[in-house]
Amino acid sequence: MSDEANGNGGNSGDGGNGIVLGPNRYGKAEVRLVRVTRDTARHEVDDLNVTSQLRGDFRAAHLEGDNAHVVATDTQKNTIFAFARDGVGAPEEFLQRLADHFTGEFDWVTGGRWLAERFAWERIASDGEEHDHAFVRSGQEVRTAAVVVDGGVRHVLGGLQDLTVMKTTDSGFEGFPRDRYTTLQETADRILATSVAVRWRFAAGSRPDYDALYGRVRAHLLASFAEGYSPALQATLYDMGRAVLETEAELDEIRFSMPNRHHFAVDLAPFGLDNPNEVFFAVDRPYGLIEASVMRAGVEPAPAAWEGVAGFC
Ligand SMILES: O=c1[nH]c(=O)c2[nH]c(=O)[nH]c2[nH]1
Repeated sequence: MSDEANGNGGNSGDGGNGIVLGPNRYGKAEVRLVRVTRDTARHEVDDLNVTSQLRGDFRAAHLEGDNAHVVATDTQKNTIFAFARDGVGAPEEFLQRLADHFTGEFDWVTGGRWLAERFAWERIASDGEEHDHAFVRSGQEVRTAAVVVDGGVRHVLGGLQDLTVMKTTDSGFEGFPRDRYTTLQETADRILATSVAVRWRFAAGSRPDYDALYGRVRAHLLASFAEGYSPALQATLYDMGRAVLETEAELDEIRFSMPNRHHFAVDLAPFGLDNPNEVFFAVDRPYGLIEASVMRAGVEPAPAAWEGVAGFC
C-alpha cells in the first residue's frame, strides 16, 4: 500500500503529518483448546480458552503495510495447539511457555500478553465409581490466568471467576449514612450472595506449584466467606484477601470484583403473613458492585500487570 493510500502522507508516520502510531498489540483471541491425555484408560481433560497477543516493533506493518515482522495470528493459534501436544499443565506454566517462545524466537517481539480461562470437568460418578472418560462440567467456576511481559519484566496473575456463594445469615448492613434519598432499612440479618471474581498477582520471580496454590486460595476464599459475621461485603472482601495473603507468601496482591446479589425479604403483611427472613426476592439488577485490591504492605504496585485486565479497579 502506498503512503498516500494508507494515510501517512508520504513519510514514516512519525510526525510528518502530525499523526503517529501509539501503543499496539495483536494476536489471536479465544483459542478454544481441549487436550485429552489418554496414555492410560483413565483419561484427563484440559479445556482452555487461550489468548496470545504480541508487543514489539510492528511499526512497518502499520505504517508501510510491510508484514515482515508480523507473526501471523494464525501462527500464534497453531503454536498454542502445538505446545499443547506436550501437555498443558497449570495455565500459568502454559502461558509462560508461550511467552518464552514468542519473545525468544522473534527479536522484535519485546513482550505481550497471554491469557487463559480454564474450565473444570469432573468425572461422572455412578454407583460410587468415577468414570474413566466421562465428565461433567463442574459448576460455573472458571479459573483464569494472565502473563504480561514488558521488556525484562514479567507479571503472572492467577484467578477465578463465577464462583457463586451465598450465606443465609451472619450478614448485615448497618450504620450507613442516611439522607433524603435513603430508603434502605438497616438489618443485622440478611442473605449475602455474590459471584466471586478475583485475580492474584505472584511476587516477581516466584514459581510455585500453581495448581496446588489455586486449590488453597479457593479454599481460603470460601472459608473466610463462610466464617464469622459480615457487616458488609466490603469487610468480607477484605477478610478474604487478608486470609489469602496471610497464608500465601508467593502472592503480593489480590484484587476482587464482587457483585452484591441482593435478596430482599418480601413484605407478606398484605397477605396477613409474617416473614421471619424466610421469603426473599432475588434481584438480578441493579446490583452492588464491590471492588478492591488487597496488597502486602511495602510491595511495589504493578500497574502494567493489570493493564487491559478488564473488570478490576
Ligand atoms: O454490603 C453492602 N455494601 C454496600 O455498600 C451496600 N449498599 C447497599 O445498598 N447495600 C449494601 N451492602
